[in-house]
Amino acid sequence: MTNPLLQVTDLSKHYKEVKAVDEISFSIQAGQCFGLLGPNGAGKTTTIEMLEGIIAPTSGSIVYKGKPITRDIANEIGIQFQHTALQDFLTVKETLQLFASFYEQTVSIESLIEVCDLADFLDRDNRLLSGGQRQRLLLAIALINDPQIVFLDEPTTGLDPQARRNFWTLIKRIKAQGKTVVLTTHYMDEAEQLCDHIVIVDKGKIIESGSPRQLLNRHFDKVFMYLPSEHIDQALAQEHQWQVNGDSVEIQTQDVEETLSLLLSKGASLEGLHVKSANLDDLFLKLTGHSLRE
Ligand SMILES: Nc1ncnc2c1ncn2[C@@H]1O[C@H](COP(=O)(O)OP(=O)(O)OP(=O)(O)O)[C@@H](O)[C@H]1O
Repeated sequence: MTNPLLQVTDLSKHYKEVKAVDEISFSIQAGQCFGLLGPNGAGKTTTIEMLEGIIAPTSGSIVYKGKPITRDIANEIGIQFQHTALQDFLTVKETLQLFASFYEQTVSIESLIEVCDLADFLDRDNRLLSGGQRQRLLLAIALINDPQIVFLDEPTTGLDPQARRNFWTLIKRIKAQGKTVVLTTHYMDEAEQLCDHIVIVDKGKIIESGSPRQLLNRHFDKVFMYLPSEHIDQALAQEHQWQVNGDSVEIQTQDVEETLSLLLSKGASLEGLHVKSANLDDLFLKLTGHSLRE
């Protein structure tokens, strides 16, 4: 593996007795989409703000391109904050021009409009933007200085499913440009879609890390099958220790074909059958005992 772009070692941040971040270590490779996941209060924002050079760690080290980070990292990163105030009475285009004026070197506004799909509402007042449009503008602002790393702090929270998917397309686009993306999210499907590597934190500590596929393979070797309970004889369910949950029976199996053959041989109807592999939501539940968005 090549040298990481960012190397974090034994990083901690304490606020009096609160260990917001507690001796975490991980690395981020250039060009990767790196996901930091965890429930409310897990320490994601605190970690990201230390990486961005905004707050100082209590202890531990952050090395960027082989050197300890300094405030100069600001020139090489772009940040989409969860809550950025936009200037009232400015249009989207004027907002981009305003932010571009803060930097000596910027990418062209035209390229940002294209990458972030802003063309349809360029002349609209910031106050009239939908949630999805606003997030696209905030992403464009984060990209204005052509950063090497883009930090996205829960960029799709509060967006409807279609707007979330549209935003994922943009993230894939900027990744294809070779940028490194650091993403925090509450949404496991988002992490599964976008991230090459994820770190799951809870109570300031790392509880798992790896690619989504590695994590799922590490923790699950079975798929879930669900059938309406009316199709399955109670004795059969008991014999195989299948879980009856109200009007549905959950069957966990390593071999779907074998289980289907068994069901058919017992005369069970397969109408309403639903087969599902474990996903990151299931993993989170398994690791923490609660769902990510509880
Ligand atoms: N400035 C601060 N002073 C005291 N405690 C803080 C401060 N900032 C964060 N904390 C505490 O540190 C812990 C981690 O907070 P953090 O905001 O990093 O979590 P998070 O994972 O980003 O949560 P969320 O998903 O809700 O944004 C929480 O218990 C929080 O209350």
